[in-house]
Amino acid sequence: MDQHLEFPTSFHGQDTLKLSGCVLTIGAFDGVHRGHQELIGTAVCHARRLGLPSVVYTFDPPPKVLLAGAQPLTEIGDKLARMSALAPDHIVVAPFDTAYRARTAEDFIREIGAFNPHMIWVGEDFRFGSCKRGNSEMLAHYFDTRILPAVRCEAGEIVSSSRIRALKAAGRSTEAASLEGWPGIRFDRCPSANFPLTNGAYHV
Ligand SMILES: Cc1cc2nc3c(=O)[nH]c(=O)nc-3n(C[C@H](O)[C@H](O)[C@H](O)COP(=O)(O)O)c2cc1C
Ligand SMILES: Nc1ncnc2c1ncn2[C@@H]1O[C@H](COP(=O)(O)OP(=O)(O)OP(=O)(O)O)[C@@H](O)[C@H]1O
Repeated sequence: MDQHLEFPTSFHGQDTLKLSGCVLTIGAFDGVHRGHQELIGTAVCHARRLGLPSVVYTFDPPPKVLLAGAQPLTEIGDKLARMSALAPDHIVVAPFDTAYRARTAEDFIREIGAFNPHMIWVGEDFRFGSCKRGNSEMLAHYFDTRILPAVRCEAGEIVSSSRIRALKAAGRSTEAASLEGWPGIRFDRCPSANFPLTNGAYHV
């Protein structure tokens, strides 16, 4: 059986997906590194346990690429392939441009309201909306918001896209690749959901 068809991910532009419930996670997810994998995997796992669809909401390009000239770790096609290997039901891609960037945190909260999130998973430093005014506390006024503790490398430092970019720029590609974590380590933290966590594309 083609396992890619077992848990197909559907892709959406901004403002096209409407749901009566879901578990949502949000972020730039450049590189879909080990921290991102844990976050998306956790959201997918909770969605399965709750019997709800899982949604990953992301941006293209990553805000730091547009606003700070950062070198992207993944082009959009690779990023979507890595994300869909974690088997979310839906991926929404918002075009991050100057008009989108000017939208307020309240605009964004209204937008994601169209998915009716029963639970939202983000990391500790998640910010959103014009001038980064929105944070997880604000999100928690509207939705059941869960914070995933930061995933760290063996040396104790937080895994981040910025750190991987810096390692690559310094020619430390082996360390960068180990933080990025692709090809992915297969992890199954969803045993009680009676589904494999991955869609089969995520091999050791
Ligand atoms: C509607 C909206 C507007 C945003 N406007 C800005 C902005 O003005 N300046 C900025 O640096 N980032 C802006 N961002 C990007 C966020 O700071 C952040 O990068 C994004 O929500 C992804 O979170 P992450 O970086 O934790 O993945 C905006 C995000 C959203 C959703
Ligand atoms: N190491 C990590 N552990 C857990 N969650 C993380 C980790 N890194 C990022 N996240 C979360 O993943 C989502 C996407 O984050 P983002 O794309 O900004 O990653 P980042 O690695 O922090 O990127 P950058 O270094 O470019 O700021 C956010 O909710 C963020 O809080």
